Amino acid sequence: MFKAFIINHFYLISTDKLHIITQNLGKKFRNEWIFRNVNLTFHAGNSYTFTGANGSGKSTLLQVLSGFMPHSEGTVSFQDGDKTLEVDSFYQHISITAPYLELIEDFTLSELLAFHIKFKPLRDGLTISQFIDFIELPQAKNKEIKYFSSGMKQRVKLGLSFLSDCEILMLDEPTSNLDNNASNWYLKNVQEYSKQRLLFICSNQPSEYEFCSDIYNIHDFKG
Ligand SMILES: Nc1ncnc2c1ncn2[C@@H]1O[C@H](COP(=O)(O)OP(=O)(O)OP(=O)(O)O)[C@@H](O)[C@H]1O
Repeated sequence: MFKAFIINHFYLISTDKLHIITQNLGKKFRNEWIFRNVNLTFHAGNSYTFTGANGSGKSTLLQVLSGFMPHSEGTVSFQDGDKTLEVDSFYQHISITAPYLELIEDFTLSELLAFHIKFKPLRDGLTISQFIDFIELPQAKNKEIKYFSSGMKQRVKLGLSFLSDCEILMLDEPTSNLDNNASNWYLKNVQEYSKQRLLFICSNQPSEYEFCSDIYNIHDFKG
C-alpha cells in the first residue's frame, strides 16, 4: 500500500512538470462569446480532446491555449514546475498541426525540414533522412511541397508534431485528408509519441481520440 503510494507520488512528480492552468478563461469575437469560464489544468503525460459541433470553438480554444490568439477574459498560464512561463515563450514548447497552418509551399521536403530544425530540433537527434522514412515519403524528399497531395502534407505536419523536440502537441483535426493506411499510421504514432507529453486534440471523430483520457465538449463552456 505504502509502496503504491510512493510510486504514485513519484509518478505525479515526474509528469507534473509542465502544466497549463486556465482561470475563468473566455474568448469573444465582437459580441459573441465563443467560450467562458474555462477553469481547467492540463498536465504533461495526459491527453485531452475538445469536441463540439462545427463552429463551436474548438480551434479557437486551442489557439488561445497556445498563446497564438489573445483571450478576452481570465488567464492562461504555463507552469514549468514552480516557474510561470512568459506567453511569448509558449511557442517554444508547442508543436501544432492544424488545417489553417500551412507548410512553406516553395520548399522541397528536405529544404522544409532543414528550415524547421533550425527553430525546433528533432527528438533524439533524428536526421532529416530518418524523419522522411518515418513519414513514409522517401520518394518525395526532393519534391516541392506545392506538388504534394493534401494527405502527404498532413503526414508532414503530423510527423513534425510527433518528432519535434517539444513537450506539447496540439492536433486540430489530425486525420483530415488521411486515407485508411495513414489514419492507422496516425493512431499508432500519436499514442507512442504523446507519452510523457501534453497532448491536445480537436476532433469530432471518435476514432481520432479513442485513447484520450479527458474529453471536453465546448458546449459546456458557453455560459
Ligand atoms: N477571427 C475571427 N473573427 C471572428 N469570428 C471568428 C474568428 N475565428 C473564428 N470565429 C468564429 O468563432 C466560432 C468558432 O470557430 P472555430 O473555428 O473555433 O470552431 P471549431 O469548433 O473549431 O469548428 P470546426 O469544427 O468547423 O473546425 C465560429 O463561429 C467562427 O465563425
